[in-house]
Amino acid sequence: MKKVTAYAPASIGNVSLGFDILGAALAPVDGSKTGDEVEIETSCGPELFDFAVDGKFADKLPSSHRENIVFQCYQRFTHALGNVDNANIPVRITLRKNLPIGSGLGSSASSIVAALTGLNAYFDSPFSDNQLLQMMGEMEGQISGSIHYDNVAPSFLGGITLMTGLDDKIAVTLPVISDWYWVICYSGIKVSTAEARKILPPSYSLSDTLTFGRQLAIFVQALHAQDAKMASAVMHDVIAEPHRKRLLPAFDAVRLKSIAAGASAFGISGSGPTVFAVCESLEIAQQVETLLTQQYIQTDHGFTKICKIDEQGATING
Ligand SMILES: Nc1ncnc2c1ncn2[C@@H]1O[C@H](COP(=O)(O)OP(=O)(O)O)[C@@H](O)[C@H]1O
Ligand SMILES: N[C@@H](CCOP(=O)(O)O)C(=O)O
Repeated sequence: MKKVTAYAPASIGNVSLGFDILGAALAPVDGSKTGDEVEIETSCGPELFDFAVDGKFADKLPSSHRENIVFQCYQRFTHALGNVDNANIPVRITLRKNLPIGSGLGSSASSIVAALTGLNAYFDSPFSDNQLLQMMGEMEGQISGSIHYDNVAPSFLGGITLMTGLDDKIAVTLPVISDWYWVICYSGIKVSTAEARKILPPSYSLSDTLTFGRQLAIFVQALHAQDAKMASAVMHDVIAEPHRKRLLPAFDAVRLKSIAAGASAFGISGSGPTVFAVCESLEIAQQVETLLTQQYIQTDHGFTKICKIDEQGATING
């Protein structure tokens, strides 16, 4: 009997200065798992397709399995295999939902990446990484209302990824500043990515456009030069944060306090409510962790974690 388990890490979309085109995968320093897991095994029950969910946030998922993005990934994958009616593929799929939904940590992307990576491994790798990534982007677009790769690409490939806009090489991986700690804090409330996209303006001023291009170019150069100061100095969001921060109670206050505590940069992770702080030492990261835990978390579901960049991306066991 065949069985594979795929893990796909949580991610920070946008990373403040790269709306929709820059993302970073996360690995908590305490060794805990921040991402979803998908287990695929040969089905021995009466059904040809069997689906189950468990994990901390399983009860927050749509009650109908057909609405679960993992089920939709299975349909998309088998369609791509050319087996439209799924007739010959008896599998049992279990989603372990470890990430909160609507958290800004790439929750849907983590499920999508774990599902498609697991399916590809289970069916002996019929698709290339780039083909899989294209499918992942499509599935993410189905859920959030528009195709964006800034969660699926880092979760799949690992590291900090930049989207190219090219079909034959969707994403490239950038160098990381390995000394940086990334403190993430999920406040515990839900922000729908689709809704948070709808509140953005349809166009931007010339000045914001120039700032966006300059910051992104300098950030990439600074990562290649391993210039941590220059990289963190340009991490300002002129696209989403000015419009989305009103959805996040206490955002401005905790940003000011985190910077005062020594954080080099601070921003919204994806569409929020999770925020992130870049810190140059573990000591600063621990101070920021404490203040965010005390002043940003709003419900029992909230949490804070000190992370490094996950350079591995999605992994397969079994
Ligand atoms: N496996 C899944 N993981 C996360 N969300 C899912 C999943 N399957 C379906 N959904 C639905 O997709 C939407 C995801 O919302 P979204 O705001 O994009 O979350 P996130 O920003 O955390 O990825 C929700 O409506 C959720 O119910
Ligand atoms: N670029 C997207 C990222 C959304 O990330 P999520 O983790 O909130 O799904 C956006 O900003 O809309």
